[in-house]
Amino acid sequence: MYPFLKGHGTENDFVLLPDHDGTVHGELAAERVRALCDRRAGIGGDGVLRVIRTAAAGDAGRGQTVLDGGAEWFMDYRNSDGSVSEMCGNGVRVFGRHLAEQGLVDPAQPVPVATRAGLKVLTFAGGTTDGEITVDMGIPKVLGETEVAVGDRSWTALHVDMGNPHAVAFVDDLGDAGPLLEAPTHDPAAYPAGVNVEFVVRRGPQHVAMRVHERGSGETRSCGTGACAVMVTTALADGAARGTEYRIDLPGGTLRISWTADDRVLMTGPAVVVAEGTTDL
Ligand SMILES: N[C@@H](CCC[C@H](N)C(=O)O)C(=O)O
Repeated sequence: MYPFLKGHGTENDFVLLPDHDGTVHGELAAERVRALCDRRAGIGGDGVLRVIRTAAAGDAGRGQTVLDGGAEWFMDYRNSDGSVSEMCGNGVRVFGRHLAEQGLVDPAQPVPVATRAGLKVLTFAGGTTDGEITVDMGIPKVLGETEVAVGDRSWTALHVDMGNPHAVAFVDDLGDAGPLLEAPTHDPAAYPAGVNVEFVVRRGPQHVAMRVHERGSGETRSCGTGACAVMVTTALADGAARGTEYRIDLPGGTLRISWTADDRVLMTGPAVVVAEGTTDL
């Protein structure tokens, strides 16, 4: 038996696995991740967040204690199909919430978290464990136009890298992409390791709504990195001044995102831990 917790950020849900010194799960097999994320036979989740000290994370932590100025904790994120991703925007807020609730970090101070996409710094509203969390998601890379398709419908999309890959397509209606039971088709040359695809409609000034099909997890109720990619795409389309805040509605809730004058994307939203226990999965 080993400990787990369950949490979500705007209903993008995760199984958290405390493994502070890397002695509980070893390499963390893909089969175990799939079993934990199974919504009928397991705990259920869009992904797994292993909570491990950067010093214990080996190559996965990429020596970020040295490179990034001392993040004690590494977010080892896995998609529900067992695949590894570089980054999870909702996950990193849930990860920070857990660390704060357990007294492992001080929410009155900025909290650095190492990820495969580099260091992310979390700020807790009011300096307390229970408010919204803002994440400095770093500098987006805008990599040009591409195309995505579902069945016989296709859309021009913008390739935005938020540490992980995204294709953002404006659609007339969020229903246009259909039930999204299969991954949208995409250009494998642009996305050799797969892609997260966002479908977006406008709701008002600085206000959009989106759906997402996530690489490795299927359609989810929210994607933090995806919402950031959507914000960047919309701000570019609007010619918005840096610092303008956008409201991004997702099926599971709302995120507030801005793109600063020094080119960094800041994402603010909720995160909760809802259960904890032990499992032998
Ligand atoms: N839901 C996440 C993104 C998780 C990783 C993604 N599926 C990928 O493979 O890149 C988020 O909130 O950012």
